[in-house]
Amino acid sequence: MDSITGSGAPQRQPASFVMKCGGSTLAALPDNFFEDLRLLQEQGNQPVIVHGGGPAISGNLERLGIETEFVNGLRRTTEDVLDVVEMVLSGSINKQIVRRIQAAGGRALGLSGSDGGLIQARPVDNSAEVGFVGEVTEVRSNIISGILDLGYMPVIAPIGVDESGQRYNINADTAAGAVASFLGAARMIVVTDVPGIMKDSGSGKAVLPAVTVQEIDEMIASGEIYGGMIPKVKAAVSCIHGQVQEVVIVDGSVPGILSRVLSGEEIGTRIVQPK
Ligand SMILES: Nc1ncnc2c1ncn2[C@@H]1O[C@H](COP(=O)(O)OP(=O)(O)O)[C@@H](O)[C@H]1O
Ligand SMILES: CC(=O)N[C@@H](CCC(=O)OP(=O)(O)O)C(=O)O
Repeated sequence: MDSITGSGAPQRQPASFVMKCGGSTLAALPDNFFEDLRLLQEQGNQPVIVHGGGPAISGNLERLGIETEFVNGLRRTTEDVLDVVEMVLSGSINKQIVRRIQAAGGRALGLSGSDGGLIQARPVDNSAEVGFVGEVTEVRSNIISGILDLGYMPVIAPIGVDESGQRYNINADTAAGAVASFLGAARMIVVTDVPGIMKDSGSGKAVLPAVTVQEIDEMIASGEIYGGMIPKVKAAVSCIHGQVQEVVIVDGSVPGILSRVLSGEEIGTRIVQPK
């Protein structure tokens, strides 16, 4: 992606990238994170944001006295749970992110995957167990391109719809990976609450600078990758093909993290296309 200018200094080309922001880190993201996004937008980059909000959904369900549980990382989603998921993701969280980008001087437009039929979905294979949880069948990327052409960064809540109008709760990592694939973005940056994929090397846990698909499979099998990291690596593996060249998992609290990733700095964990 980098090119060399006549002065010898590496010059980064503006790029489109998908940034997934997890619920684990959203509330803690500093103002400088959103200022960095604004700067990237000003420089001609085209960020596309897909967000989660798992902890806020759980908090609201608890307040309403609605039981919630996860089956292999997916929230069991009844019609009552779906109401809360949609309210929290497409309502409060989506608008909070848009407001924070705007407060930093950026241009953002929030929408849910059900708006314009942006994220088309069907029930996951184990829907008898998990209810209204969806997998993505198509992302209408022309809607995203249209918003980018207007000069705004799309901020997308991971709700899907099918042809009959049924809504689905979609894991945010899965939704972000599908958006990156259908859009043909060069990169997906997964912003979370840990500095990358960690592995115990004997002398303590350290961040792996890069992992292969095979290492990911081994780490899932051994239990070294567990919980919320599983949908991230699975989404990464399924979207790194074609134009999506790498997925980078990083900690959102590190100052200037997005610019640093885009400038090629070795930070976080990179998952790259198999050779
Ligand atoms: N090998 C690993 N390295 C780092 N974090 C891991 C690993 N395996 C599991 N995790 C867990 O994954 C979590 C991130 O997933 P999650 O809490 O779902 O975040 P988000 O809300 O950003 O999607 C980390 O906080 C950590 O507890
Ligand atoms: C099906 C499913 O589990 N959907 C997730 C959607 C939100 C999400 O994925 O948020 P994070 O990125 O913060 O985990 C949920 O209901 O919590």
